[in-house]
Amino acid sequence: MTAVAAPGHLPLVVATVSLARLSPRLLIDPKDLPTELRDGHVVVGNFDGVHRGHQSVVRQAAEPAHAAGRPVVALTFEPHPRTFFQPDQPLFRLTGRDEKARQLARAGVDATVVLTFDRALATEEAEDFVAEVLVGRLAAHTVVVGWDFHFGRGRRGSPAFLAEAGPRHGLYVEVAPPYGGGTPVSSSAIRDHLAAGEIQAAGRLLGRRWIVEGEVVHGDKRGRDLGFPTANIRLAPETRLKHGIYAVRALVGDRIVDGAASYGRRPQFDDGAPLFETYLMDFSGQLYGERLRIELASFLRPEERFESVDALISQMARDVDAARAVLAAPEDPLAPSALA
Ligand SMILES: Cc1cc2nc3c(=O)[nH]c(=O)nc-3n(C[C@H](O)[C@H](O)[C@H](O)COP(=O)(O)O)c2cc1C
Ligand SMILES: Nc1ncnc2c1ncn2[C@@H]1O[C@H](COP(=O)(O)OP(=O)(O)O)[C@@H](O)[C@H]1O
Repeated sequence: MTAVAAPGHLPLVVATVSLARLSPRLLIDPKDLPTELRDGHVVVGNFDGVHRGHQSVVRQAAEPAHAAGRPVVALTFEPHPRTFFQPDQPLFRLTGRDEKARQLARAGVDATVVLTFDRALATEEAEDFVAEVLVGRLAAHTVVVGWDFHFGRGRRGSPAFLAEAGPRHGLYVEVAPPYGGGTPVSSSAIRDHLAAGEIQAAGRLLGRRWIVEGEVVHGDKRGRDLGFPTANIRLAPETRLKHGIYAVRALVGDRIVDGAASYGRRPQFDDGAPLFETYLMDFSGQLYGERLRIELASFLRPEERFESVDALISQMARDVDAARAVLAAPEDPLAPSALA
């Protein structure tokens, strides 16, 4: 993270997320924007998942912006406002902050601005948000929101409010219509698909395969004895991914490696805390401490307790074959790889 002093202003914190390939520009709580991001088209939303509905909002902003030579900036909030308002209700996030910024960049934004969602922001009047944030800090030319996005104290900043208030502040406003026909694509529908192990259905709504991310941690060192070492990642406890075995693809450094993964509590051994464990095919190397991004291609089977460890090992070999076959098949064109 670097602090850039803009003349006459507080330092602007610019975090460049370390990524294998995509390096989205991410600005956290900036006081204002660097010149090249001002006078842009700003898309505002929570964007959890950056699904096809979100992508269509970004497109609606990006096409005219880039045609006019203006930047596209996504404005989003962390933590998710729902977590701020309902801290006791776990929220299964589809994308963490950094993955959200990466996927927004893939969808066409030039930079993502993250504002910390705290009491001050939650209680700010919608009118003040327009004046202070959209006009003041972001110097927006145009603001684009989805049809159902609300902001400001008491959620009074509806799309209709913005369409009325924006021009009074010198802003053009566009409201993107629902995407996805009769049932608009929604983050909650995607969460439900993942909870049911319906990986391809989730991928079709996301417009890409769902990706998990995390640092490789130590496990019980049992995998190597089974003949299948697994790189273990702890997912957020709110994650509602169905427990079971998956065909996956991982980004390891700058290589894409096929794998078979298990998400669950290892009923064969310890029924411990859920872990996402990936056996990488035709790979050897030390991965502890590395950050992996892993996309899920298909659910293979539920996790089980077998009559013997040998029976589990035979099944794992069959799982790896099944994963190879799934990954060799042509990709679903509606849910392509988004790792690179
Ligand atoms: C393809 C695959 C299938 C697995 N299937 C099961 C299973 O059915 N039941 C189970 O208890 N654990 C299953 N596991 C998890 C293994 O038990 C776990 O990876 C092993 O205990 C190694 O743990 P460690 O990483 O802590 O050493 C599976 C793992 C993989 C990679
Ligand atoms: N093909 C592979 N797939 C996954 N991890 C591998 C592979 N080859 C080597 N490793 C390394 O081995 C570790 C996993 O070995 P394992 O015995 O399962 O230990 P742990 O219980 O700590 O996960 C991984 O974290 C990684 O550093």
